[in-house]
Amino acid sequence: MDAQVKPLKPVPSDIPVTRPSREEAEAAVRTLIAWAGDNPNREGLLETPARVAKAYGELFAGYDQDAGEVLSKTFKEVGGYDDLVLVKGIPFYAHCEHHMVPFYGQAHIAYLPHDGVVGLSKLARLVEVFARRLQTQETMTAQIIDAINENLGPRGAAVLLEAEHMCMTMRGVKAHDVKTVTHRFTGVFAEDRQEQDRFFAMVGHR
Ligand SMILES: Nc1nc2c(ncn2[C@@H]2O[C@H](COP(=O)(O)OP(=O)(O)OP(=O)(O)O)[C@@H](O)[C@H]2O)c(=O)[nH]1
Ligand SMILES: [Zn+2]
Repeated sequence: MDAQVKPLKPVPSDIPVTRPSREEAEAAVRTLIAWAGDNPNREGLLETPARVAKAYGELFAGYDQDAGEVLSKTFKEVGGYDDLVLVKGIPFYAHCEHHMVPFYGQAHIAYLPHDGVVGLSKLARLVEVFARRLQTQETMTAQIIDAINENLGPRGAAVLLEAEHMCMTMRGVKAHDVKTVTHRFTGVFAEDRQEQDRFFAMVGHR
């Protein structure tokens, strides 16, 4: 995010949001530091608002990225291979939209190619597009599989996310070592129980 004021993509409620200036973002961080009970003018915190604004550019980079662009290039020369492609254990760090606290874990993505395959790294990049936003794990799961279907038109797709939500571990209910698992199947995976079992077995969820 730079100092330039630029419009954000419409939020789900379709209320257009204008991005504040860098100065406004830094002032908001100073307010939160004071709200936490510290003095934003003490030496150790003087540069913190600037660092936080810069870090947000990285942590929330997904708002400036487009899933369609990430999946735009496919390869057709794969020796006729048309069976399941699974990329498992893709690490991700997201922030929950309720508390703006991290949740993190792994994504497993599989699809049955229809007309060519996508570069494997692009599936990890796709996860980043949606993880680097304010999220719920359910929304993120749905967004990933929707993007795969819209852009690759596979015979089937499967996405499973397992994550630890820090808003549940370091605050609130303080339930440690709790993992949340979400998954979604489309196409052949939704219709065929055996394909689901094969996917679960391959990602280690029996
Ligand atoms: N379904 C879903 N819930 C989430 C996710 N991330 C956080 N939450 C939950 O969102 C809920 C928000 O509940 P609220 O009662 O509005 O807020 P709260 O008082 O801070 O809730 P507690 O966390 O129970 O203290 C909590 O139950 C969180 O565990 C997510 O990705 N998916
Ligand atoms: Zn939360």
